[in-house]
Amino acid sequence: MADTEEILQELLSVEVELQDVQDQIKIFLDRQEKLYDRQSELKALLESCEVSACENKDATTGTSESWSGEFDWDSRANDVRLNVFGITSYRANQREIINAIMSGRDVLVIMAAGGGKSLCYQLPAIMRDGVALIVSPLLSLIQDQVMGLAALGIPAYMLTSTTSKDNEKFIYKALEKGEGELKILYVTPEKISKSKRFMSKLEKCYNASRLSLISIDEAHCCSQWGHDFRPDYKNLGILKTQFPSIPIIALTATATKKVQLDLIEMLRIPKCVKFVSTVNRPNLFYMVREKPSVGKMVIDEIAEFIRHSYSNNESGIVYCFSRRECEQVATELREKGISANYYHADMDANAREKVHMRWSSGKLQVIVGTVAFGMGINKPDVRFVIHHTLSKSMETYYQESGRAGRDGLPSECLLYFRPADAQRQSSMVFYENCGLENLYGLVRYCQSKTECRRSAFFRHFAEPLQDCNEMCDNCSFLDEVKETDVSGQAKIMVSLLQDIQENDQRVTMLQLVDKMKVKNKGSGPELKKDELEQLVVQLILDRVLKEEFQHTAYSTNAYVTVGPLAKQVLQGKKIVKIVSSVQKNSKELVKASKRNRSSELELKLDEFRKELSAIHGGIFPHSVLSTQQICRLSSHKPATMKELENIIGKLKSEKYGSKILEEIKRYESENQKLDHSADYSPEKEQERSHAKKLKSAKNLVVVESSEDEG
Ligand SMILES: Nc1ncnc2c1ncn2[C@@H]1O[C@H](COP(=O)(O)OP(=O)(O)OP(=O)(O)O)[C@@H](O)[C@H]1O
Ligand SMILES: [Mg+2]
Repeated sequence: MADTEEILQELLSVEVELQDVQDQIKIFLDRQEKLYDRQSELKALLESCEVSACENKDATTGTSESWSGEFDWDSRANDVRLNVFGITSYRANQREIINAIMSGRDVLVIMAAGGGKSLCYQLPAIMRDGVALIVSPLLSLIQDQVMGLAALGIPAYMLTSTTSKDNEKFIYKALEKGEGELKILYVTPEKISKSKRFMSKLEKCYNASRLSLISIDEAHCCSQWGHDFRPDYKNLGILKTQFPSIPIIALTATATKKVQLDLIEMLRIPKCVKFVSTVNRPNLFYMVREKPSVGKMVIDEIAEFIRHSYSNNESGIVYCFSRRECEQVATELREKGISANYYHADMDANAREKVHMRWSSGKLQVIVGTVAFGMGINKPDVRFVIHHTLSKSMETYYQESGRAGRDGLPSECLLYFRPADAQRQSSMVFYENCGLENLYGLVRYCQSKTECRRSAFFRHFAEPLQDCNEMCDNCSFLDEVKETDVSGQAKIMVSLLQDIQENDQRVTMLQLVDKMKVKNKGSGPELKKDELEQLVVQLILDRVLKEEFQHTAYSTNAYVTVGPLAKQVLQGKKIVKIVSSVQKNSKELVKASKRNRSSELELKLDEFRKELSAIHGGIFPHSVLSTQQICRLSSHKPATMKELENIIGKLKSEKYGSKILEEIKRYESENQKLDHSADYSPEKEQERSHAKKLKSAKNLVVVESSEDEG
């Protein structure tokens, strides 16, 4: 008997020890996993450093692969750039890409949203003899581009399901016989893969040496590894096979290394010249706000932000989690006097298109959309993107927020975060490959009160760090940050959860927080509800807790359970801290906003471009004059046609020049009258000097943004 007792005793202690070893193995495995992650991040970083060092070397040694030197077409290209497109200088890599294409090479371009990819193929398309074929995935994108080019007097057409019979005839004739003026032809990928007739006309065009170049826009759609995969893009490899001597330019805003390799293989362009630009969007100001738990307060804040910072009807987007939420937020914003409407996949295509058009032409200020409001957005002057709920990953947040400021002017990206939203998202993404991991990446970004938001993007995309220039909340507001050791509360939380699980029960995050509030009463410093929510999320990120999901007929519920590293907290081996900051309220947020208000002349020119767009019909205001051109006009105030041409080019000067000069002259003389007016009052003087100050601040911004174009 005694022997059995001894054996039992030892068995028990061995089991306890085994459990301990297993716990330690878990800890080591976790550490190993983190180290593997970091290892691959560092390897990717090293690779990109080596590639850019190599590219720099090429560029400076002037080898045959240097695209920044002098070329025969330089002065013609400069002429088309300024006088047709009205663009005063190139942005990073544009000139080099144009030179490579003009030299007949295949090119792969990875350039952030709004980097100016269109110019890279439109300019060579105008300069090279023959017709350029552009493949683009969406009808709305194609329509925007064709409209914009038509406004510049460039013979551009599209061949899609909406093309009239007459236009189709004209296009086929131009391809087959070289009759009529056709310089740029846009098609969707389906035309290449499904229309034999079109391909045979294209063949004839090629045989007569009248095909100038082929451009594949939004090329990431070729790869299954990228987002927005389009099966018809897979067949585009046929273009190189059938037209081997024509240069192909493939362009996309984001492509991981894997997607890049995939593109090169699928499009059969192994010898292409690759241009990879930074993911950095220096003109975007990133910020995260704690989202009040009362829905109405969030809307109050958003409305206040828009009213104060964007009182001149500047365009914006508000992204919401669900269709119902879109409708609700749009209605509530309207009740607060903001011109807003919703956009989601449940609406019929006509209603959606109508909202989109009203917004693109500046008649509607804010679109409240789900992620369905995506790739087709071509509006360059979106000044703010607000996330009412966080996105599902760093990558999607980068893309969605990146729809702001495509014209390079200062714009803001504001994300409202609260832990309960993270749980709403997690029950949507947990079944996706790496869905939870990707979501937690963005949750970390949101929870951080100290790390530069830009650095988080650089790390995510494995790119060397760059200066933020105080263009994010954590780098510029310097909120007061307070760290609190909450290891005690974490321990209570874990054991509370263990008790619940032992009783075969489950809790959601909110139920857990409620239980904690009761349990924690009177025992040490009390945490507020939102601090407790923050603690739960942090413990999930640290794998002390984990999320589990249960399906019902109508939804998926997310529960919180004990995670692999819970023991560490129970045994006091892990210190848990939460960071809180004394956040500025919305009024201070508005004041801290980096954006400069538009000057009076800018507002007048903005009105003027809207009027012209309405008169001409079929042209968006930004195609008449870009916001950047308006800024330059208002800071330089040209008085003669020659001066005007130097800013917006000959073509636009011929079209709108006299009216623009008239507008500027009228403004100048009104201003002079004001300056000399007899009814001088201190208030007016203050108003004017305020306007002047803002104007000079804006000039500064123009200089900054033209630097990045250099
Ligand atoms: N060198 C330049 N200087 C000033 N503005 C420019 C320049 N190049 C392009 N732009 C303007 O920048 C805006 C964005 O350009 P574009 O549409 O080509 O971007 P993109 O790289 O294709 O972006 P996306 O990935 O979102 O499609 C347009 O309004 C365009 O006129
Ligand atoms: Mg584009």
